[in-house]
Amino acid sequence: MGSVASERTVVGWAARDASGHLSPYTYTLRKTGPEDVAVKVLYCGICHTDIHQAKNELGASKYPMVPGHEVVGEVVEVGPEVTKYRAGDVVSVGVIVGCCRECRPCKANVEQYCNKKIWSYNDVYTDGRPTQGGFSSAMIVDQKFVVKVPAGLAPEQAAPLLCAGVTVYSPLKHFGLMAPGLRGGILGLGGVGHMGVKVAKSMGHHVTVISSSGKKRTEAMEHLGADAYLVSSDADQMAAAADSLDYIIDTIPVHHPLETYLALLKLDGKHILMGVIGQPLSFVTPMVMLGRKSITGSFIGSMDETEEVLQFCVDKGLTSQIEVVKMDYVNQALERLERNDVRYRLVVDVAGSNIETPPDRSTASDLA
Ligand SMILES: NC(=O)C1=CN([C@@H]2O[C@H](COP(=O)(O)OP(=O)(O)OC[C@H]3O[C@@H](n4cnc5c(N)ncnc54)[C@H](OP(=O)(O)O)[C@@H]3O)[C@@H](O)[C@H]2O)C=CC1
Ligand SMILES: O=C/C=C/c1ccc(O)c(O)c1
Ligand SMILES: [Zn+2]
Ligand SMILES: [Zn+2]
Repeated sequence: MGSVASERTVVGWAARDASGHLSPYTYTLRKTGPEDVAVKVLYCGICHTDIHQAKNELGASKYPMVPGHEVVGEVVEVGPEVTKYRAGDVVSVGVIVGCCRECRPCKANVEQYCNKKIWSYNDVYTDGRPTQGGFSSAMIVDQKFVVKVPAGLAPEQAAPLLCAGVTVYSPLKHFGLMAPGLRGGILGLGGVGHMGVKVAKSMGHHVTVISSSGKKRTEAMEHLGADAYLVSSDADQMAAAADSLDYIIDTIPVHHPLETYLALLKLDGKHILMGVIGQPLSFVTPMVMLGRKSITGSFIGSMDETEEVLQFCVDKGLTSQIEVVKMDYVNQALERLERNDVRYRLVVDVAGSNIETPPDRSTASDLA
């Protein structure tokens, strides 16, 4: 790593096209600005959004693209106006790295809803450079978008909280769904869903997992602590659970009918959409009118909520269920995530993967 005065050459793993295949990519980072924090990446979680983006499923992907937005790293340098961080601190970075600071969402400290927010990758920074994410040896990030990892939280454990964790914490807080005794449904037991079970259980909720198969039943009930488990294709199970839930956190990443699930909600129940789905979802209006139900959505969480969820996990002794892999496994990892073969979050050990060391070309299979 260089000094404040110099640009840094780093290595990331980038997608080059909509195949989504990642391979080593060398690029430069901006100089550490007055309010910037230079972070050596230690770990980065793999979110389903990384697949949506790398494979251009949202239709706006730019290449080369270094994905990764559940980033935990070590501060190696700070700009002269940075007061909250210093070299050696373990910090984290999530989905956004910039906002306008002037609009209503920014003034209300919900900067994730700023129309001028800057995504941590597949976006353009204020200096005109492409932003690149956490599957990289280092990132330079404005201090506003850096959160300290509290003592008591292992860095690899913190990674899934930067997206999956705060994504479930934020709507539960915003919609007044933190009270003990509530009955919640977690639809889709993946990275976001398993954090949903854990966070909701820590709030004292009765939690029902609604899954596409029975394969995760034992783990959900015995290890994650869910209270009930429904297989969504089992009409009898679903009918028996009608009118029983205060909310559903819907994490399914593909098109799906809503009516099956709306029937599970009680009066005033909320169906909270999380999945990024490019096709219109449909439902008939009586499904929401008869029961005054709401269909809503939520996008990650604010910087304040990110700080809160990290501390919440320390206070509650809450851990994520992760599988740590090296960077040369990232393509297999993405394939496994796509075919629903992950229990429940893959985290790349970036610092332990020596990605700045050129691999032996005679044996490396991932050099495109
Ligand atoms: N709104 C936001 O701010 C955020 C949105 N996201 C989005 O949320 C979604 C989930 O992300 P993540 O948890 O990382 O993804 P995962 O792939 O880890 O989990 C998704 C889960 O949905 C279920 N599922 C997958 N495919 C299907 C299918 N074809 N039909 C029905 N169910 C399916 C599976 O659960 P099961 O086996 O139980 O059926 C799977 O484990 C993605 O679209 C992602 O982009 C992610 C983070 C933040
Ligand atoms: O994983 C985090 C990002 C989620 C996301 C939500 C909505 C949207 O349009 C995206 O492009 C990403
Ligand atoms: Zn994510
Ligand atoms: Zn703004």
